[in-house]
Amino acid sequence: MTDAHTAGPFIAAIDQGTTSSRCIVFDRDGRIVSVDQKEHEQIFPKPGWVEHNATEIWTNVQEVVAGAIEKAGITRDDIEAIGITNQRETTVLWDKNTGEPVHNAIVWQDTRTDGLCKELGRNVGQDRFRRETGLPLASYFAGPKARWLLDNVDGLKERAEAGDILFGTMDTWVIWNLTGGVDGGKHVTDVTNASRTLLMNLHTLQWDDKICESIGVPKQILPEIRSSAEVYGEVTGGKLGEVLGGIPVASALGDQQAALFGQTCFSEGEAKSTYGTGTFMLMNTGEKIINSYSGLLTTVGYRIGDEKPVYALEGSIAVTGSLVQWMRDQMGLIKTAAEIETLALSVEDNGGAYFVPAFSGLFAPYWRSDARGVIAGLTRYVTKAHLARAVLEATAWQTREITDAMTKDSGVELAALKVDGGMTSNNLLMQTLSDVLDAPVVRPMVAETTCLGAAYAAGLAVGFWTSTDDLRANWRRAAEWTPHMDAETRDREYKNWLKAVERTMGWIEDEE
Ligand SMILES: Nc1ncnc2c1ncn2[C@@H]1O[C@H](COP(=O)(O)OP(=O)(O)O)[C@@H](O)[C@H]1O
Ligand SMILES: O=P(O)(O)OC[C@H](O)CO
Repeated sequence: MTDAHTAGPFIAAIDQGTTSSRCIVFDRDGRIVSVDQKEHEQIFPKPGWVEHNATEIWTNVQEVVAGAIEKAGITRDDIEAIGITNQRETTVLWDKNTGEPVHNAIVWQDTRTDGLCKELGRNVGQDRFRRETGLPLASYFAGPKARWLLDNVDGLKERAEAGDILFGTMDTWVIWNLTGGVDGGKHVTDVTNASRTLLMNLHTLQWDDKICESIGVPKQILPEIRSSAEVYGEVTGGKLGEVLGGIPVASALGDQQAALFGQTCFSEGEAKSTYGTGTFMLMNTGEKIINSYSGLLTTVGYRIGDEKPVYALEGSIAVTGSLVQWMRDQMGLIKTAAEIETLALSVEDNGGAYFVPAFSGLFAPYWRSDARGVIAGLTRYVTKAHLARAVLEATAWQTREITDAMTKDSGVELAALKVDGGMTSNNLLMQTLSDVLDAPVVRPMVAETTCLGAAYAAGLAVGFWTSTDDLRANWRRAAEWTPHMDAETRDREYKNWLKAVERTMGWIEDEE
């Protein structure tokens, strides 16, 4: 419900995430007025494969938007714009005449295109992809997922050639549905999402003809690439047409770029790290496209309207919060995610155990799809509480590897790390993070920075906020952790962690 402090008008933001979809309504000070959220099914058809039902996701999106509006006790007249942020890379293809997806969406964690990426590497070469798109050839990205669908769904190539099929990451899917679907929905994406496909040229910010051809994705199925903050259309589609008809859909950013925006990292050298299903650290590099030599990605940070694009370096970690979920759901060692902290605090240290969760291979800085998870250092002494510690430490050490790579590539020493995401409610993890980074870790008052970033971008697009300076003023520190670990312990533990990482490599043989 709104209160005396939260007079309208408001901006709504949809976060279509990996595990759930949520909608948050914000006021002009960037404060949360209401939230609604719904989880969707995680579908694991084979080891390494992860899918989502895009129709279920669209139904959930409509429900949470209507839910958040109802909880806020407001109507469409109180809302100036709606923004979108989304899990990136997850790929859906659908029939533009029926609005039906042709297959489940293939999720960013899915490794089924490993073989295809290796083949492309042999035929076309890794360097060209890195140079033009800023990305290594890896199953993580959307382009190869689209090619897999075209190759594996009966008759799809012919339907695509006939112009009946549309491609989208989840921003595109949600915007197309929001703005009318089969009745004239806008088929668009923003530069940040497009920069995760392996199909967009980072220098021109357009689909790259030669790369699309070598991956085997016809350009006619691709959406138009637009900025992250502009009006793409108005809400007209689905159940939401009745609730929100006419509201401008005014932003789209991949969730990690949205968090960079929501953390107000608007200056070169500012960085944030988001701790959710996976963990993603992004550093604003301004107008510079920095080629990484240390296993980071070069990506678009954001682009406001027709302003110059802002680029970023990114360290992507595939498995962090999902390791906690695995301890809960697959191992049954905890009942809730929060319990991992209580369990870990029941012992002094990791008892000599190190857990490298290479469930989808290893992302940054290694990009090794042949790696698989390892628990190293096991003895009879180790209990489930030690493993709980090792699980939390895995997130901290993986972050340390990324910050080392960021410093090498950008020359910027980390003064402090701004954090957000579901895992940041874990105090032990935040303290461990500060210890292993040997730097302060800072959490803002509004930890929902992903939605906040999308709301900020939408608000800028419609003049609700006038400049990024307005937004900076909204950022407030809620908590800070400072390092307590001595250098000797830190160095010894880091060495052990790196030894455990080595043991994950080469598990999957080429022919598997
Ligand atoms: N107290 C906690 N300690 C450790 N991990 C947690 C805690 N609370 C939530 N998580 C993890 O955080 C993740 C959810 O965070 P969230 O930011 O909502 O993720 P996403 O946006 O990726 O869906 C889950 O993977 C969950 O296991
Ligand atoms: O939905 P999240 O928060 O797990 O984010 C997923 C990332 O966008 C994957 O690149």
